[in-house]
Amino acid sequence: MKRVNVMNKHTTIDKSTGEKKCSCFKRCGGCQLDKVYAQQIEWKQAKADRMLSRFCRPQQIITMDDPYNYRNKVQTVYKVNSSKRIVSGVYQSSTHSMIITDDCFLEDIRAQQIVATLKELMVDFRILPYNEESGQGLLKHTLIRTSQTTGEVMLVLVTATPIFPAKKNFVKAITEKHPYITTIVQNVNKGRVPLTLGDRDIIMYGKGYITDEMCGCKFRISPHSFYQVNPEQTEKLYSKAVSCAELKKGDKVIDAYCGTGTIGLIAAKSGADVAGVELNAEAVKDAVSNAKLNKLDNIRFYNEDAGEFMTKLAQAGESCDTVFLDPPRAGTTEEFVEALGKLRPEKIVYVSCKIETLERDLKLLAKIGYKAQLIQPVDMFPHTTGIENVVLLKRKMISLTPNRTPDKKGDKKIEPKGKTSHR
Ligand SMILES: C[S@@+](CC[C@H](N)C(=O)[O-])C[C@H]1O[C@@H](n2cnc3c(N)ncnc32)[C@H](O)[C@@H]1O
Repeated sequence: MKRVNVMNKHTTIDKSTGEKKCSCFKRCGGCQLDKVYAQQIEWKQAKADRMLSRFCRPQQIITMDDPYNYRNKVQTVYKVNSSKRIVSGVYQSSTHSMIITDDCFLEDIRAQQIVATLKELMVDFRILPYNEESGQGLLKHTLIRTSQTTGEVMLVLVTATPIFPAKKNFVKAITEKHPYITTIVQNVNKGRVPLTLGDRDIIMYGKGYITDEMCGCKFRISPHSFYQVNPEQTEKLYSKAVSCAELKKGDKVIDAYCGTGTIGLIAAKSGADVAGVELNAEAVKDAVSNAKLNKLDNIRFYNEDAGEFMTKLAQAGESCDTVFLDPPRAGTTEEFVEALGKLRPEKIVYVSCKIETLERDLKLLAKIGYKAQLIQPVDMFPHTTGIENVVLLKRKMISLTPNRTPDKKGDKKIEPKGKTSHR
């Protein structure tokens, strides 16, 4: 292996528009929109309007001021090239084929600086990138997570075996060069699937996690936790989600698909009584620590399937005022919606990262009597086709006897007809 660090630059500035252009576009698959940012926004707004207007007219999409280098989670793969130099890059979408690049314009700059140093240190410490075909080599990939608010940075070295040569000296060398690295974790992944993490973490330096601050709360992020990748836009998204619910002290709230508890913790700050439910046990551990970190004792977490959890609540005759749900791209399930129909919360706030599944689920929610009152698209992933949406839905009031006094708060009132929403 040669020690020369050759930088593979692919980002240029388009002279006619002044915006960044990447020569890896199409080959890489990380970006899908090769247009100037204003045109990307037009394209996304038109898609949101086309797909969601029948439920409620979407608001103007919330854009980013500087739509570059926003990714706080950077995964990098390495190999030895034909000139015996270590090169780094990303896997082409859905393949094991590597695109060599050092300056992806979506990634955090500090992460790119660390990767450049890592390639030099791999030569000095004789660490070979793992070769999938031969099964030889140590380093499978690196995962770097950064916080813009606290400045903390975590480096995760994903290795094929637990042995790491000259560990202490390696840590010393990389932290001297990048003092902003606050923790280093070795993750041992013996499996063959690339870009996944194994079960075993060995803390080499620091606490083994980083802390980020958002919407006035602190969040602990471990190597395995889900955390939104665009912090600037996440702050806008979650602020909108929680503020549109207009929570009151003592409201009973469910945060379904809660991850590390982000939305639920922001909701708990308003005094609501929150239950978070999440399938990933590691994320639940982080959520519990996050509640302690924020000194909130009006929130608890359940490590369960969200649909099963809701069904059990409905069967036990429980009730709640507001349900937040932020499911994965596949959207929610019929079981979840059926349980919602029985729990009958007054408000539902749906945070969606895939507009196609959101459209499908809004139809299901309409069938059980929920009408969208507000749809707020947010551009969480500039240069990709993804559109995040916050949707506030309210239960339609059912009138059995027109002049009857409502039995309980907000129940059985006449719903005004012919209402339209405006942007
Ligand atoms: C889009 S993320 C939202 C996470 C959270 N709101 C946050 O920002 O950290 C979706 C979450 O749903 C979880 N999940 C996936 N399937 C689930 C299920 N069936 N029941 C509960 N949680 C699930 C995932 O582990 C992931 O944490």
